[in-house]
Amino acid sequence: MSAPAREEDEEQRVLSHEENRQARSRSLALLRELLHPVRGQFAAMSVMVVIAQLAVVAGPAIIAWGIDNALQPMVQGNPAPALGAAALHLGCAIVGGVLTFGYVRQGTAVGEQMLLSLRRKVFRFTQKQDLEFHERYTSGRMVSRQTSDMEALRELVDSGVDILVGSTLSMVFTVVLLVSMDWVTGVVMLVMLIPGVMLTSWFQKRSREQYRQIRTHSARLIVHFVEAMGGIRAVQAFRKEARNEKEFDSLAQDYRDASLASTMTFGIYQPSLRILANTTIAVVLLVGGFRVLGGHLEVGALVALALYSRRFFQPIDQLASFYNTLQSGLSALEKIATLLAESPSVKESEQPTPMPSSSGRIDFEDVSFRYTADGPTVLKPLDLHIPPGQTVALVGQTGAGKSTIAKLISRFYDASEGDVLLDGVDLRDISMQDLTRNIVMVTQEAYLFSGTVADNIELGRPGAPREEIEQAARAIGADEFIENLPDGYDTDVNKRGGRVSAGQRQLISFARAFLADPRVLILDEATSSLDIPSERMVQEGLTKLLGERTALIIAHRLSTVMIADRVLVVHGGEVVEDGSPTDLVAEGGRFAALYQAWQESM
Ligand SMILES: Nc1ncnc2c1ncn2[C@@H]1O[C@H](COP(=O)(O)OP(=O)(O)OP(=O)(O)O)[C@@H](O)[C@H]1O
Repeated sequence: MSAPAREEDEEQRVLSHEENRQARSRSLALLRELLHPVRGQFAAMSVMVVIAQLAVVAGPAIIAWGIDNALQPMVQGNPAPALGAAALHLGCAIVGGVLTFGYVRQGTAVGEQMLLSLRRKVFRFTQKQDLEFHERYTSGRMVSRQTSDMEALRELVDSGVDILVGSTLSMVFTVVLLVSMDWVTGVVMLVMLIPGVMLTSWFQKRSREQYRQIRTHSARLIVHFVEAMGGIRAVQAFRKEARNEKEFDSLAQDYRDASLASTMTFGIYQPSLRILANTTIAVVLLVGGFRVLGGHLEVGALVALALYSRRFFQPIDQLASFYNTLQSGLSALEKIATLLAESPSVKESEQPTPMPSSSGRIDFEDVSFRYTADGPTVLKPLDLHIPPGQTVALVGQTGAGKSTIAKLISRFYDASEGDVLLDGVDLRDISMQDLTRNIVMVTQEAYLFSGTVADNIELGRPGAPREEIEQAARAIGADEFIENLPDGYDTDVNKRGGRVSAGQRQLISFARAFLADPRVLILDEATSSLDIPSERMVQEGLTKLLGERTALIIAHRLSTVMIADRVLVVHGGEVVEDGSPTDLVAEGGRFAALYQAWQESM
């Protein structure tokens, strides 16, 4: 399967130094852009983090002061210093608690706000991309960007500030206080930190690799699932269920194994770190005890040191387990930033020539086309002039280039060389809005969106009144079957009973195009699978839809070809015959042979 491999490539491809730098700077720019609208809240949150951590870290120092300075006066009948220390300790705990609540809450709100903007941005961006992008970027990858990558980022932003900033600050403050209280114990602790750092670096290296595996397996699973379900018709038609199930099982097992391996690593790391933390406390107590005996340290300070050394290891633990979240969040951000950096090859003109309406004249001036810069020439230099109102049928073998010509007129792609013109204006100089008002392509799938029949027709001209929607359906002869649906025009096309046949779907999309009322219509007609009554029904609808418009029909059936004013026979990316159907039959070329074959098959 090619798509999972592409996803895997993306996950595992080793980037060059320059690519890495670019990816990082794109991520940073995106982060800055997302932070900009919430910068005020972010600053308030940062202040709260610093004060909260200071308040929390002050606790043991206050206890030390209390033991060393308040106990003696209390024994002598003066409880004031002890009460003062207790009140201060309580005050710090309350301030620390309230501010921690404040910044965690604020952090989540800020994070969610950023994610909301990002989700919207990614959706708008992907929807706006040209066809070339959508053919290249598999739907599974797109789903990953909107789901698992967003989820990874959510985890990062939800706990990021609390763990990353809070824990780091807590460690820094703790070390500063430790060393300033007793530098000897401070040094002992820092020495004990060496095995801690080694252990953590082992864990990070191993878990990074394992986490990457998990993400690759999860992406493969998503891609496989999306493909299997997206192509369910083909899967069922070719009885591919068992094979798909086997593949899915194996991918799901790989995913489980990778998750298990990662949990095992954490299972080794966490207890080891705890043992080290407890050993450190024991060593601190021992060294500190001797220092107290030697008169170099107060008992209260020793208590504080023991408390600090215990606290010191807690954030390491948290930071280490947060490391995976950080890694996957950053890599998700990078992938989303890379996606957003894609630039469409079909660009909207900056100063478009207004064209609210047109006569529908289409000209190809020396147009040649390649799908990719280094790909083969799919369309050889073509000069083609279609006057307004003409119905042109494109015929030819599969892969000849018919759809390519249609896609160039709808500006799904731009010509590699030469110009495609509408009423003498280069399509590249017409705004997308004017272009879709003038040129509409009805594709083979006749795709219906979820919603009612009326909603689906209305898409042709959003906001069109109900009367006009029904008029459009009547005009192309679709009203009869629509009114027979359970709720008529209000039937939900996705609900039971609302299901429509292929021919009916085609008629709905004709009604949609009729309502849009473009000057140029392009039809990728794929009705060969229809039975005769459906075919006749669609045929009548089609004739009405064509009306006075300029039309380009990719014709698969003789009945459609014969209603055309002109036939173009496309072969190997060239128009090899051009003329009225009757003239071409009489000429005895490729079209005549096709005509013969059609007649024989009827
Ligand atoms: N997205 C694409 N990327 C690269 N090559 C493509 C792409 N789409 C089509 N082609 C190639 O361009 C050539 C012309 O394809 P096109 O779809 O225009 O043929 P067609 O005549 O419409 O065929 P059919 O009747 O089967 O739809 C084919 O060789 C095809 O392989």
